[in-house]
Amino acid sequence: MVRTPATPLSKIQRTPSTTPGGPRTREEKILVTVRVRPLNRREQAMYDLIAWDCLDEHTIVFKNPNHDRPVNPYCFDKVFDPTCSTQRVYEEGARDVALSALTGMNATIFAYGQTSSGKTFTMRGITENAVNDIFVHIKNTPERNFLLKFSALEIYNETVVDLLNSKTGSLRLLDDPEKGTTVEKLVEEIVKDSEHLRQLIGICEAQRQVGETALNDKSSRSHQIIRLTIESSLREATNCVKSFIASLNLVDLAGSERVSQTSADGIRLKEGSHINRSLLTLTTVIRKLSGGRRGGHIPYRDSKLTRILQSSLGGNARTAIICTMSPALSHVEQTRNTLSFATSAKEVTNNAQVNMVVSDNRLLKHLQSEVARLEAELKSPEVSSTCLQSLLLEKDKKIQQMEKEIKELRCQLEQEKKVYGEPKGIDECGPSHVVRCLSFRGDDDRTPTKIPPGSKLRSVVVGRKGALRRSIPSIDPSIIVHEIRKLEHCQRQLGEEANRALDVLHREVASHKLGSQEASETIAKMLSEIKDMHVLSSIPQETIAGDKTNLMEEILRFKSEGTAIESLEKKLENVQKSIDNLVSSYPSPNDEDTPELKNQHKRKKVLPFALNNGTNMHQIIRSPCSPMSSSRSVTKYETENRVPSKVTSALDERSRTRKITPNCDENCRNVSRDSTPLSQQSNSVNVKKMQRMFKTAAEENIRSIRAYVTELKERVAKLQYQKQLLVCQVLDLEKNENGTEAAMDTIEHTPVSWHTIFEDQRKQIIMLWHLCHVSLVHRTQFYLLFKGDPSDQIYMEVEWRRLTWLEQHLAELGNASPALLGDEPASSVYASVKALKQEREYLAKRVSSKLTAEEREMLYVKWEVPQVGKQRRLQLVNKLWTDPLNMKHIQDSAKIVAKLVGFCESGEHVSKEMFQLNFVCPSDRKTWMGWNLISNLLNL
Ligand SMILES: Nc1ncnc2c1ncn2[C@@H]1O[C@H](COP(=O)(O)OP(=O)(O)OP(=O)(O)O)[C@@H](O)[C@H]1O
Repeated sequence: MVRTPATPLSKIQRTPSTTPGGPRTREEKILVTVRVRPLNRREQAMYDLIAWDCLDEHTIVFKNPNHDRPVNPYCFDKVFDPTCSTQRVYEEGARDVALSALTGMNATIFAYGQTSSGKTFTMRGITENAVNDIFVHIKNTPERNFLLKFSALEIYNETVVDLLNSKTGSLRLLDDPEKGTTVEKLVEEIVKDSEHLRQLIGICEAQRQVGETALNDKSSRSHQIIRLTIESSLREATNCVKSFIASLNLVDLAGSERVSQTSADGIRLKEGSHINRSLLTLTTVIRKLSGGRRGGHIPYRDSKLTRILQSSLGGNARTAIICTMSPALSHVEQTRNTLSFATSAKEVTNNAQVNMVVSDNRLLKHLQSEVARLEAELKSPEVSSTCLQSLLLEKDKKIQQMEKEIKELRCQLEQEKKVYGEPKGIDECGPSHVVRCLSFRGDDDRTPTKIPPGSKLRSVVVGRKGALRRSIPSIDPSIIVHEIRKLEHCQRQLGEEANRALDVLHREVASHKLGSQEASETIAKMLSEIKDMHVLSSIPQETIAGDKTNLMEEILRFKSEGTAIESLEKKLENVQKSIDNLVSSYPSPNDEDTPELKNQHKRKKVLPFALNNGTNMHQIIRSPCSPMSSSRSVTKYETENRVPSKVTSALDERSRTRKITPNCDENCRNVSRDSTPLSQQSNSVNVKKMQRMFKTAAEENIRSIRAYVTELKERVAKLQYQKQLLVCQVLDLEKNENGTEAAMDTIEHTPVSWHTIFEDQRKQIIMLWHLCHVSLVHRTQFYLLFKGDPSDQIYMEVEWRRLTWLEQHLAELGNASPALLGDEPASSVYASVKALKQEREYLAKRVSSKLTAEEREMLYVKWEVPQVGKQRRLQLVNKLWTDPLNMKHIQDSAKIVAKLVGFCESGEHVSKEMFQLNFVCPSDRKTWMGWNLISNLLNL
């Protein structure tokens, strides 16, 4: 039997919290081992000497030929001498980490070393052993269901290729705010059994780029990453709804040697430079992390390798690195580099967490189906009285069990509450619980709609009354209070973070006040906006106390804070506009640009505060959900991404001639003092070249600021959305409590088939989409995905609830007096209509590319688009989704939109999850319209 994964005690520095199932988080250093291979034939033939001594299981030392000079030994978690088997290397250097994936912790095993040092040899053995152990564990754990998914990629010449489907060519990396970096279109195979897994590994081996170098006949020229995603949950019988999900990455890096050492030329030379770019970045990342400067800028984004493996380097994963080396004297220089890398790596701390998915939906569905089953059985005429008795007993038992589960769930919430005390990224807190609240079925029918009485539409929407009444499990108000508090916490965090970032932005702007008249005016405006934001974003730390169940008070307080975050969002938009103005007010510094760069200039030009590139920028781009995020403070003199020193000095000279204001930070002043006088520079330095470099650095910074502002906006939108959903939920709850229980009871006893409910609910949703100007793509996706399956109930309910709220809100705005409303409401309704118009234009553009000429003509005829005339495509699209009462029209519209956006081909892969409102982006990015869509939808 496979041992439960454990880490050598010496490695565990802190285990902040524990749960009955074991530690939830694990802060520990990377496990670093060194494996020395025997001298190979080539080395033996050259009478090469063994240059290293393994003193003990942890220490290796260079055999000093010059005995009077002391040598420093290298110490690691384990040192494996040439006689050690791969089995032992696995057991002592990788097994515990690898098997963590079975208990929900991400794990990564790397092999690092120069070419021919034995990386592939070692990783093959590690993979084989890990696969064996994983299947033994699965076999010995019958109480859990396991789902294994396999994917593999190689990074060759900085190009990512799918090893299971190399036909797709170069794959793009995407940044997912929830999952980190993901690889677009990477094939993920579900593993059937161990044999299947071995086959898949075999396919990857065959696909991998191999070439001959001076040191290795079969040298791996690429970085290979095999990823095994393991999901496990307790079997249905136990009614448990907890699942673990984690990935095991098995990484065989390309050789770490310098290009010169492998006598590389031609293809190998090109490969070498790319391999080295990824490895150089890996080394830099490790070096920076080992310096304990996680708060500073870590250049993960500088190479594909480090982007993909970001979480394994100082993040949410347990990591083991096996450094392989040749003992030969001729490779001493490379071996020293390897050992130096290993020495840095062992100082890197990771913070792995158990990735546990608690699916309330599953629990709810399970409970609902159980209740339905028992009720159906009770109603059945064949049930005899004895049978009835036993059924009643069974039902009682079930009810008791359900109560127990609900209790457990609450306990878990309490625990999370405790953990929540520590600072977390916005994405980590909140969403799942919003889903939890929404998962309960509630009384929606009494939410007043604002459609004019007598309207044809009204009868459909209001007609829902009664038909959908279902049993309403009681909602514990304390859960909602808890949710509100969590959101408030997120809100405060966001405010604080914006404050910090703006502070830095402020200083940057202030330090470059001088410039053209126009620019200085823009800067002045921006400064005042930033100051405004300071005031706005300082959301007061209100005291949270009082009666836990006083929901209405909580929600009123919470709603009143809404204005602060709305203003924050508005201000963010202003800052972004100012950045754009500022950028366009600055002239391009040179005329030697490539056409591509010139085009870029047309859009964005040099930003003055980019002059002081460096010190503050990584503070600006730091955010709780970004990999750079950390609670540690930023070291004052960290200067990653710095402009090359020559450039800095030249630029500083420019700054100096502009009389740097006292606001310029210390670092900036230091650099200025060291710079060369301008007169000397123009003689000795290629000014145009410097300007070009300056421009590049400036544009980098503009991008950083833009990305940061955009990220903040996205997060504000998310928070708003969560808040709105919660408000809906609480209002519903309030109404329930205020008692129309009698009405409810009468309705509750009217059995209505799910099919009838579904049809009715769908009609209302379609009408609400129409009334609220909801995106056509969203309507189409939803319409095509939810066709009346019993499991669609929750999705339908949530969509209905959301739209009802939205429609009501829009109607309220429409009824309010213009004097009270100012510009706001007009712009929100207007924004939705405008977004829809833009979407129609976008879809019209796709008509030619997605439909054949024949199909187009048929549609023009069918949809009565005139034979001749302008913009026939737009005319066609403008007719889609316009008649909410005609189901044939709806079906045809959905079919056309699906074709235009291309999700009919992959329709089956569209995840229903994306409608679950749990903020997890679906893996199929093509069909996810993003937060902008949602915030457009809810642009209130
Ligand atoms: N510990 C070992 N014991 C015996 N032979 C080994 C050992 N390590 C490596 N070898 C042999 O050395 C040769 C080179 O090993 P391998 O291909 O694994 O190196 P590598 O580090 O992956 O090189 P590259 O970076 O060029 O791919 C192979 O023939 C392999 O069988």
